[in-house]
Amino acid sequence: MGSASSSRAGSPKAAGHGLRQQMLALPLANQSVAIPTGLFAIAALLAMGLPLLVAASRRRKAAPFSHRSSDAGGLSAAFRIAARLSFGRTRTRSSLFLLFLLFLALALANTAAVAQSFAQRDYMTALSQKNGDLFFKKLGLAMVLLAATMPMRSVAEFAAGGLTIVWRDALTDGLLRDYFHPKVVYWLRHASDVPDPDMRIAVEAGHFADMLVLMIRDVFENVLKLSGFLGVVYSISPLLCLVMAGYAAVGAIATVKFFGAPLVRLDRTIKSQEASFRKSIARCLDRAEPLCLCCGEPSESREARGRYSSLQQQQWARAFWRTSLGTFRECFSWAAYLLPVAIVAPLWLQDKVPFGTVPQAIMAFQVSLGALTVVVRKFRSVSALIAEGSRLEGLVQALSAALTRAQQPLPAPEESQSEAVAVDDLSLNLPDGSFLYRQLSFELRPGERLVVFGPSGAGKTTLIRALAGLWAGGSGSLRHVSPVVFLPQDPYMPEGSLRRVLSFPSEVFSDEDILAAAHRSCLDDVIARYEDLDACADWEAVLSRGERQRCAFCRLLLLRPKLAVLDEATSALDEPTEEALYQELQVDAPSTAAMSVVSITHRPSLQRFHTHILRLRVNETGETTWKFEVNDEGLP
Ligand SMILES: Nc1ncnc2c1ncn2[C@@H]1O[C@H](COP(=O)(O)OP(=O)(O)OP(=O)(O)O)[C@@H](O)[C@H]1O
Repeated sequence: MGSASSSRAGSPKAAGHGLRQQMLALPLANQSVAIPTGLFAIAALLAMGLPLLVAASRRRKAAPFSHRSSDAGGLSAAFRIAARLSFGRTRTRSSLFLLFLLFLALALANTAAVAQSFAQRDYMTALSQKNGDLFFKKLGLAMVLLAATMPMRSVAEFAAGGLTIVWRDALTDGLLRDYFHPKVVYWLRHASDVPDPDMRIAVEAGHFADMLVLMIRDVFENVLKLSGFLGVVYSISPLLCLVMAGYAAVGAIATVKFFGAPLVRLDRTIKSQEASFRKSIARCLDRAEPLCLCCGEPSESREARGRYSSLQQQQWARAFWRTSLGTFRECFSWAAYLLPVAIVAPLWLQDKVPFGTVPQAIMAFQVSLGALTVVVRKFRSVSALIAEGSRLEGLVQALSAALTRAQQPLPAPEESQSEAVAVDDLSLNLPDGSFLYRQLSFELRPGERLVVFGPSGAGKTTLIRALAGLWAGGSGSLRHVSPVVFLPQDPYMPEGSLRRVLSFPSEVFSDEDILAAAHRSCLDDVIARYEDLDACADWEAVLSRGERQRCAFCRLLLLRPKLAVLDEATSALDEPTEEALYQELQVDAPSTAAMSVVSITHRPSLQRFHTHILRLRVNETGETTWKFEVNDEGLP
């Protein structure tokens, strides 16, 4: 029962094992306290010295291990993320309630554990005095106290589980809100060094919440244990209390100083290398067809293996540091077996304390030391928590930078009431600062249609990006009417039903409208093949590029914007189909008659569908020049 009661308060095996060890060690302590203490010190020094020396030398050799500033950043990053999820606007109440419940349940359970330690002292003393009545009475009390802790433990378990869900929810909610803010994913993809936001949002946010709750629970529990048992240790022997505090401080400082920086750094590196390895595999699956057609598997396999082998090196380094930390921890825990008996047994031998005080001191010492050295025991979790916290904070910062760019593009397109498109003195820069083109100016009135011609790399798509607010470098002004629909060459295919694919992103159209627009977009063959609009498939994989382009065109006809911007949006279609679609944009559909159009194409046959032409040319210096003209031969 004694060992069982210890297990409630501290490590179950350690407590029971330690108690038995102490009982065996008593005669030795009786003879001389100095011998076992000295032996322990020598053994500990030998066992700890080797790994620590190697650790220190590795630390000197490998410069990247000294990451003081980034570790501090990591810890503060973890704190910032923790604060963000615990005190999010919507979940503060439930967080506080569950935290309170957790604390209360642990407090009651630990109070029962302290009371139980006194019952244990009494029944051990009764046992040594062969007082059967008292022994069974105190044993019964210990059992009742033990039973009382069980429901408290269950409540604590529930509160911790609930807290994990609530905090993960808060974190995921905030991240998703920023992630799906208009245009943010574009900047996250093009202007951030976060390669795996999906992984961080879908998996690591959950891990982080889980580990944080475990950590908080540990801290609560250890604070409570300490407040309960420190007094017990002090009441038995102030010297024992002093020795324990000094010993715990040495352990904590040694752990953080020697193992902290490298372990946190390695955890972080491994996380990001795992993401990069995963990406090299996932990318091949995403781009399976072009990869197989160019027989690129062996080359991509080498790339993936290369990434895996760097990951493996880091894992070996971490295994080394974890082994060193484990050895240190093991040596450190020996003291919990030896020190209390070395100090308290002489008191019993001198009849200064009853016999039951000896096992009580051992248990209280073990529990208090365990609480004081929570940092030493849980350092692996602490370092993983810091690593994940700093990765999440990296994502939060990248999202916030992407949000800023999305909200303040350069130049910023404005809404126009009178012109369909008005470009005035527009100069666009590439990221290296060089000019793509300068002082571009033109104007389109409602209903006018512009075609942009120019060689590859002249900046046609960049002009569209600037119109869409997806460019960050330039000057001048850009205005266009609203609503506007942009159709890229490779349109976005959402998951889900054919209905969703044909009307994305809107969800308001009736099936009749969708079928009519599909017919006008030359999609009768696709509709006939899938029979009804509820059909689901991996559209990216089962539709040809031309079919996907026609699906996007169907969305355009449904949405009927005032301005349509087509960037080689029909490039995969045969000329008759392409011309049929362009016809739909102007004459045959009364509802879209006033639609203005900006098209980019390499096909001169489309020129006749446009009223204006913008010709781009690249000069000898690599800069693009432009000419805007009226197309006299265009259809009215
Ligand atoms: N994010 C970027 N970073 C660096 N350079 C870029 C970026 N985006 C575009 N460029 C460069 O800007 C130039 C114009 O690109 P753009 O895509 O506008 O050409 P394009 O005229 O549409 O070509 P194509 O007809 O081949 O599609 C190219 O030289 C391209 O390499």
